[in-house]
Amino acid sequence: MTGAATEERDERVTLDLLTKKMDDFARERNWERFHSPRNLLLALVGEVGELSEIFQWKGEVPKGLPDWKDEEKQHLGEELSDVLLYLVRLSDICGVDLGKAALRKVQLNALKYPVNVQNNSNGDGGSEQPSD
Ligand SMILES: Nc1ccn([C@H]2C[C@H](O)[C@@H](COP(=O)(O)OP(=O)(O)OP(=O)(O)O)O2)c(=O)n1
Repeated sequence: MTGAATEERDERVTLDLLTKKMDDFARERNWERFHSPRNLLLALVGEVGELSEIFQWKGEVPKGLPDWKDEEKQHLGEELSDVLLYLVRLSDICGVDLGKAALRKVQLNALKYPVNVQNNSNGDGGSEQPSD
């Protein structure tokens, strides 16, 4: 393993780190002009499509994906990462602090769906969630 690879493994992954990596990636290639809000949104949606293709036609799959091959899980990790990276980049380019916004949204969600009232329903007035 190279020194750089060892450093990467030991680095704590944060949204700030990913934001910086994406900024470096674009700047080093002079691709900043392509990373406009609209382009990034379309790229993000495209990657969500690629992520969906992995699950397409499989029917429901058990949590943890116990029957999936290592290559399939690795591919899943790549597509999940593409979605995350474009989301992080889109937020940065739009001047939104995604970490702060997400924490605030979690708090808003908790206020909207109080624990006792919503215990057994999916929160949209629909039917009960199936138990695991
Ligand atoms: N203009 C670009 C092009 C790529 N990327 C980065 C962000 C994504 O993580 C990844 C996307 O690369 P590809 O468009 O090559 O998509 P895939 O990796 O999914 O390849 P493919 O579509 O061939 O499966 O590269 C980027 O930041 N800006």
